[in-house]
Amino acid sequence: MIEAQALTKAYGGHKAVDNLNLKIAPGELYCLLGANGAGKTTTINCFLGFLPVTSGRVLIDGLDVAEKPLEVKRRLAYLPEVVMLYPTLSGLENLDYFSRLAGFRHRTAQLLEYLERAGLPAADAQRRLGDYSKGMRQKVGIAIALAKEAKCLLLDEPTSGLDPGASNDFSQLLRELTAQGMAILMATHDIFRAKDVATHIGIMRAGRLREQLENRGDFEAKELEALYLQTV
Ligand SMILES: Nc1ncnc2c1ncn2[C@@H]1O[C@H](COP(=O)(O)OP(=O)(O)OP(=O)(O)O)[C@@H](O)[C@H]1O
Repeated sequence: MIEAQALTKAYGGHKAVDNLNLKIAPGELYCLLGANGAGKTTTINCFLGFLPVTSGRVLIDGLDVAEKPLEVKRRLAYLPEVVMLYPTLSGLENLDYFSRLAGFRHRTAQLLEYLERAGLPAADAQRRLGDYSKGMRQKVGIAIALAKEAKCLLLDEPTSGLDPGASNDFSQLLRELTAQGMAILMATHDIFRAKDVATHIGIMRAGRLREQLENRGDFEAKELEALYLQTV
C-alpha cells in the first residue's frame, strides 16, 4: 500500500504539494499526470523520504516514511527517469551489487531469472551496462525491484525517451508486476501510456489533485486527453 494523508510540501510560502490524499492498494497502478511543476516529483520524493514533509503523512505498507525509514526502504523500489547504474559492470553484476546493498544474496541463476522476468535475456545480462540502451537499463532497474522483493514501486517518467516498442514492452512488464500484487505509483506525461496501463489515474495542477478516475476501460484515451487539457 502506498498512501499519502493530507500531504503538504512547501518551499517557503509556495506549496509544491498541497493537501494530497492518495491510496494505492496492492495490484493497483496509479498514474499521476500533470504539467511541468505540478508536484509529481515532489510527491515521489516525499514517499522516498528524500524530502521531509511540511505536514501530513506518507505511508508505505502502513509504515510512516519519517518514522520507519529502514523498514520502508526494504519494501520500496524506485525507478527514476535515468537509472543510475555502474557502466563498467554488466547488467548481472549491477543487479548482484544492488541486491546485496539491499541485504539480499541471490545465486547467479536466481539473478538471471530476475533479469529474464524483467525482459533482459541472459546473453545481454553479461554485457557491459555502458553499452545498453535506455530500455535495457530500465529493465535492470525493474530486476533490482524484483530482487529486493519490493511490494511498492515508484516510477518517475520511466518511459520518456523510450522508442514505442521499448515503451510497449515496459508497459507489459508493469502490467505483470501489477498482476503479481505490487502497488505502483508512476509519474508520467504520457497520457496514452497511462490509459494503457493504469488502474487509476490522477491529474495534478499546482500541487493539488484535481481529478481522480478509475480506469476500467470505459473511456477513450482521447477523452482522458481532453480532461487533462481542461484540468492543467
Ligand atoms: N528544491 C526546491 N525549491 C523550491 N521549489 C521547488 C524545489 N523543488 C521543486 N520546487 C517547486 O515545486 C513545484 C513542483 O515541482 P515538481 O518537480 O514536483 O513538479 P513535477 O510535476 O514533477 O514537474 P515535471 O513534470 O517538470 O517533472 C514547482 O513549482 C517547482 O518549482
